[in-house]
Amino acid sequence: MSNNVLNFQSVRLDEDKNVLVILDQTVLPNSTSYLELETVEDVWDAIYKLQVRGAPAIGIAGAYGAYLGISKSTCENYEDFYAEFMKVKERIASSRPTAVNLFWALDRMEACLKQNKDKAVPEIIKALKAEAHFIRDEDEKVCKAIGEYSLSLLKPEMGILTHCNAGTIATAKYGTALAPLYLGAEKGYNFKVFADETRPLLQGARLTAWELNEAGIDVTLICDNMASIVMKNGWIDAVVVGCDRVAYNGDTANKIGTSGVAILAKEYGIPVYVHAPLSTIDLNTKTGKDIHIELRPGEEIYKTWYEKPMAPEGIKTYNPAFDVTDAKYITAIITEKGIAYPPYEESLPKLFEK
Ligand SMILES: CSC[C@H]1O[C@H](OP(=O)(O)O)[C@H](O)[C@@H]1O
Repeated sequence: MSNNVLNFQSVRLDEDKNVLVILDQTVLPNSTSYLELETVEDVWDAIYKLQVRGAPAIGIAGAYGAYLGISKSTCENYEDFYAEFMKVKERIASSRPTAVNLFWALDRMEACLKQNKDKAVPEIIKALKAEAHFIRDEDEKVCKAIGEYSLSLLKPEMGILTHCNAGTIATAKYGTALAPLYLGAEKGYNFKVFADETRPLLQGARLTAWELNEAGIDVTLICDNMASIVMKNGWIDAVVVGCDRVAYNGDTANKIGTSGVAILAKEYGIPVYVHAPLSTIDLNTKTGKDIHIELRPGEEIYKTWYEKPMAPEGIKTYNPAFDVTDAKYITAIITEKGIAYPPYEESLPKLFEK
């Protein structure tokens, strides 16, 4: 395995320029280019356009964006500074609604601000930058731990199906669902991975197939409607996916199409493993019915990737970015604190007590 793909940093703060540098995920795999984000609006746009994407990476970008938004503040008292911060937080929080990591990270930044309320504003700004760095560095450790727990469930020659991209570029490093594949490859495991292309934005084709190919991991790209045949052929031993929000009862929002893959896997007796940092588990959301599913422009379905529209101009569309996989279709939820099994209402809260 060549680990150069693990060296791609999807989000990092350039402290000299005081800008957020992101790997532009909308131009992969055809080019590797980086964008420098200076303002809150730059960060908002980059998250909305999925130039930076993936629940953990969105959270990290949100944290750094909140820092950038107040880093040049001229406020001289806490009350004014807090009010300025809250405007920045509210704006960044409006970029995408489903991945709970964005709100989790912004809440962490607000908590940091409050913990430092007795300091002078310049000192509070320094504390906020440090908190954003901590969130990023913590995510790398979290993803590696998820990979190690997940690898304990997999065997060296397994056939694996994955959907969307929960890879290293969707996080600080390693990814969530792809973390066991990278750690396994380092140990000489010979996984045979089938990557769903994941319409309409093709995160599977453009990002997962690119990541695994770069890493020298055996990957086969398939259309989303081929998941059943590869399972029926007996080529799949496990499904590994990421998540954007896990509810208290284990219902999980992930990229559109995940619930169909999970239902198919149940039919073929194949385990489905959701890979979830605790930062993506939202115990305040009771069930999947309570998860806000982002709706995106219909042009992504029939225009984005084509020279000419592939449907009548102005055709009615429905383009949910995520769907919810009911807990009954999820074999286990793998976190950095361990593996949760049903009933998730009991097992998930225990992980937060560790
Ligand atoms: C570890 S990434 C988790 C999750 O985020 C992706 O959504 P998007 O590409 O819209 O940001 C996808 O659902 C991944 O599974």
